Amino acid sequence: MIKNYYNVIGVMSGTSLDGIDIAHCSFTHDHQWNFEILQAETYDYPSAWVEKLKNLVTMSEAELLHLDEEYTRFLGSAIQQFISKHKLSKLDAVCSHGHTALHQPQSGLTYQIGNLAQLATILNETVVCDFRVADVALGGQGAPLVPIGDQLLFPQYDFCLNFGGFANISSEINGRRIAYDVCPVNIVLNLYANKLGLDYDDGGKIAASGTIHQVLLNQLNALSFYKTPYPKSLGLEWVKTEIFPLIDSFALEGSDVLRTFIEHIAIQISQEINSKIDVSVLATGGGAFNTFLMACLSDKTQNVIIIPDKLIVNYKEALIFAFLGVLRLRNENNCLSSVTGAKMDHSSGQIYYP
Ligand SMILES: Nc1ncnc2c1ncn2[C@@H]1O[C@H](COP(=O)(O)OP(=O)(O)OP(=O)(O)O)[C@@H](O)[C@H]1O
Ligand SMILES: CC(=O)N[C@H]1[C@@H]2OC[C@@H](O2)[C@@H](O)[C@@H]1O[C@H](C)C(=O)O
Repeated sequence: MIKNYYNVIGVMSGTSLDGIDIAHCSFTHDHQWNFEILQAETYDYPSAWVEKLKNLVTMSEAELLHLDEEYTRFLGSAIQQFISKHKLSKLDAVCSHGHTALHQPQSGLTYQIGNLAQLATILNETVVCDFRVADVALGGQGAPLVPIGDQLLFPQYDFCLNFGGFANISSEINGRRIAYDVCPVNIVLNLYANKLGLDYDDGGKIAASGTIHQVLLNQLNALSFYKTPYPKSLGLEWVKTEIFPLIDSFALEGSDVLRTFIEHIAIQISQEINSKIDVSVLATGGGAFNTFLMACLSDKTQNVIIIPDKLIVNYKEALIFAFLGVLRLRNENNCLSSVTGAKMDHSSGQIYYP
């Protein structure tokens, strides 16, 4: 008989290199899926690891393989600490994304470090990992993978928005899940906050004190990416060529840059969510704590923006990788071809036993 209760750990390392998100989660399945995040923590990267992870793209294959082994041990020790601290037992699996080292789906390549079989031996637990490789082999983008979790764990929301380095959105159109990147968020806001000596603009307070520069705003909104139909995604390279030089050409005060960029984000996101009327919108990711950004967005829509419990804001991606692992254990589809463009929906991920 197929199980209907799962006790698992989800592990995610995102683009901002702030740390390893680990979430202990339970899932039950009757007519629909229910979840709970029981405990969650972020293990900050020591600065030496931040530097190593920043330089992955420039490494030779041999260096990368060596680092993969080192990172797998480092990840294993963080997960082990979490298991010991919370006295966890009887886990069905540890479901881990690893950290993206290379992602060139057009060339059939995606590589997440930390996904070696030895992780199962280190932890003495079943490990489910390497979730992106099969999708790329099937001609897909290997990303985003979170939308199946939006569909099955958060069905009450018409849109799921995540405000990380970039904002991405997922929703259902005619019974098919679609998802794509909307615009840059913290990757830009943080850089201009850094120039003012801050890690980030807490609550958007500095932005709130600035003035919108209308010409810059118009030029940001006119960028061709915004007219491109989905599926589409954004990367750091695009920000470096299209956004930073444009903003810098105006030589504005930092507060005015932040104010103008917040307006730009609010306009781009509101255009997406206003395609449906009187619906609910889930907002997660660190940018959901930017209260000024959330207020500017609310001003431009009749739809209700819901910021959930902090655990969900911070750990939704770790939760969903835990869930992808559960679906893999059940041999059920966890990658949606409507989102990634793969030849078919499929059940992705390697399972390693201790
Ligand atoms: N109180 C706050 N006020 C404003 N911004 C905040 C606040 N708290 C967090 N942030 C922003 O959220 C960022 C972290 O977001 P998050 O952890 O979702 O990123 P990430 O998971 O690395 O992104 P991605 O999903 O793109 O991989 C911080 O760098 C900061 O810009
Ligand atoms: C290749 C890769 O690691 N992509 C990440 C990255 O970080 C954010 C965005 O780019 C998203 O496409 C994806 O992660 C999320 C969790 C996803 O797959 O849904």
